[in-house]
Amino acid sequence: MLPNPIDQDLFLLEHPSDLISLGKWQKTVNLLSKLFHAPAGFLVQHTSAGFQVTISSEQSSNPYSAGVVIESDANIFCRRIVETGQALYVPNAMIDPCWDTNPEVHQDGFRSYLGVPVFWPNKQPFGTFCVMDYKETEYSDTYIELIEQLKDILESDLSLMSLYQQMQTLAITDSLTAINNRRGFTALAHQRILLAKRMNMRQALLYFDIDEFKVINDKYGHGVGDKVLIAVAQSIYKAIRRSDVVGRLGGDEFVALVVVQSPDDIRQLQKRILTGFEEAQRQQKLPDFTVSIGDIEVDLNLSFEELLDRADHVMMEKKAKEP
Ligand SMILES: Nc1nc2c(ncn2[C@@H]2O[C@H](COP(=O)(O)OP(=O)(O)OP(=O)(O)O)[C@@H](O)[C@H]2O)c(=O)[nH]1
Repeated sequence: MLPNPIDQDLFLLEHPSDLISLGKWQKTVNLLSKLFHAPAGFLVQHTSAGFQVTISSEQSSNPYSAGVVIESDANIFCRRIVETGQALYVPNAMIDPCWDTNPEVHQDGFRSYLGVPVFWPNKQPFGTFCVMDYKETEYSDTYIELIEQLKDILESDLSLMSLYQQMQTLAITDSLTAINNRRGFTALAHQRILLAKRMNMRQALLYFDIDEFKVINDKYGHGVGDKVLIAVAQSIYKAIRRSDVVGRLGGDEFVALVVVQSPDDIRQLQKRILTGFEEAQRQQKLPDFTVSIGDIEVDLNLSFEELLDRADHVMMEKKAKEP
């Protein structure tokens, strides 16, 4: 329901993270080419958009600078590593016809390549860490160990970045229903309200509370109660637009902040949500449950807390009127 914390299909260079020091990575790539006496060293990222040089060793002999993108189907050395997930050492590409169509060999004049795969913490390929030389090479096993060691520095940064993003997502996510928790909802709702103000858009705030939820728990058990909470969260989530926001405030209380054109939109949305509850109840064989919904149009002169209070109040009034 929530977006993947890190979109591994985006180029890091274009979507940098504060947790990664590209300066440190630059030093690592420079060190790699220095230790190998190589004219060019790289960290390359692969995504569906192709291979991008993330870091390029700072040498005049290096023809590729950071940011260059090569198409995914080009017969370059890095592609072999990404496809096999294995290190690749080519001491002399001129004697192997499989590199005849490799532009690095035939346009740039490189002969030797040594590269290792770099992985994201979930074992998906990030790309490669490699050195290239214009002359034939004879690297010993020690050199191959060395490049693996240096690569660990890069992978541990990728791990740190993923872990931090996961923690950030956990802090704003309700673990049972996987929608925003109170903190996440509050942060996103504040942003959306400011945006609506700028764009002159109308918004509605809907407050949901399951009726006599305690009875469901007592009668059918906590596990069934949890399933009802998940069904309610998912039904609301499915009924709203991706640009709207939904959250669980706690217990059996949910909220949604939605963009609307007219009061009729609010009625239509409530209808869709109620139909969603009925469908979920039937399909998942849940006990009968009803939900009281309070709705208000967002008054931009009120604070966020005042808006929540008002919507809660409308919900309570509806609950009191129910038979
Ligand atoms: N299964 C389950 N129950 C929860 C969870 N969080 C809170 N509850 C229960 O939700 C119930 C909420 O009870 P009340 O606030 O009295 O609300 P209610 O029974 O729905 O009564 P009304 O709102 O007046 O209709 C309590 O019994 C809590 O124990 C949860 O994560 N899972």
